[in-house]
Amino acid sequence: TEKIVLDCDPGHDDAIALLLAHGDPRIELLAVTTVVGNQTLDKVTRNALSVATLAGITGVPFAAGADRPLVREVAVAADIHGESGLDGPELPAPAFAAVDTHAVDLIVETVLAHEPGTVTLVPTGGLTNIALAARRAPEIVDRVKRVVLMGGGVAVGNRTPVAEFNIAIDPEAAAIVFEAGWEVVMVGLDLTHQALAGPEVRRAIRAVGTGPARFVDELLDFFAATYRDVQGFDAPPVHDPCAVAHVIDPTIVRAFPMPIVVETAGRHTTGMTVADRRGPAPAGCRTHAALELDHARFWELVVDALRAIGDPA
Ligand SMILES: Nc1ccc([C@@H]2N[C@H](CO)[C@@H](O)[C@H]2O)cc1
Ligand SMILES: [Ca+2]
Repeated sequence: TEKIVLDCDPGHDDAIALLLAHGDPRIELLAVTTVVGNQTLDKVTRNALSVATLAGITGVPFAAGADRPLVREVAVAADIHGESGLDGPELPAPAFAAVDTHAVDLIVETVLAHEPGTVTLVPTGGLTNIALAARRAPEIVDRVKRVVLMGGGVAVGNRTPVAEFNIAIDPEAAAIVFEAGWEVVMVGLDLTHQALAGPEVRRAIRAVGTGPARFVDELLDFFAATYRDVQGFDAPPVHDPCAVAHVIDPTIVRAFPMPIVVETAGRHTTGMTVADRRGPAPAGCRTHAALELDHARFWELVVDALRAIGDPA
């Protein structure tokens, strides 16, 4: 199994990423950490605990992290995720609290507690916690197996014409993460805009017939409405589980090596992940970008995970 730490800002698609990580037998969820992004830290943390409660996730530490970016001011995405950050379904009161440890310390402790090269960091929000962890304990950079993040894009943006939200809200943190030296797989919008939850997908999810499946269906009802109204999509792109899917099976989310750097000072381009596709990647290139999604097999992963979760008491 692949041991992961999920660093997230639930967020409708973060919630589905958490359920996929919990339900798929090939993933061992070592810890879940939260970061400001789609909503404020207290809201995304409560949302993560609510999802864990309804999914029956036990024995996994949840820790809250940064409540603001390294340098810039907080910017949330209430237009897409609503005031709660997880608008749509009714959320159960969390059955357990986050641990007292700060997310950055939990990330470091978790990486140092496992054999070198065995823990994958899976950020699906802004990269503030991951950057702080690399600064707090530089020794984790060589110890982490890889960082598989949802964020950025090769030729597409959503926060701006060229910048994706997770990168754009904390470009300085993203620059630290992309330049640290560990292997980075960027699962960006080029990939995640293929992960559309259309009518067939919605039908397959509803057919699972459990509480968590109904929860996901209600999440997607809300997410579909805001994505249609705000971004003009016929079906919502479910971004974050694509990063988890790459860890499960890299033939479902195919990545390709290419140099990638983060713009932090461009008048029109701040937050852009600048990918160099001019020629073959240099030998030993540590950055990769996901470009190809096997849509059918991806959604099979999600439906199978929901089926495996069943109806926790
Ligand atoms: N408009 C919009 C803003 C933020 C997000 C969140 N940021 C990433 C996609 O940009 C995902 O992690 C998702 O949770 C999605 C849509
Ligand atoms: Ca997210």
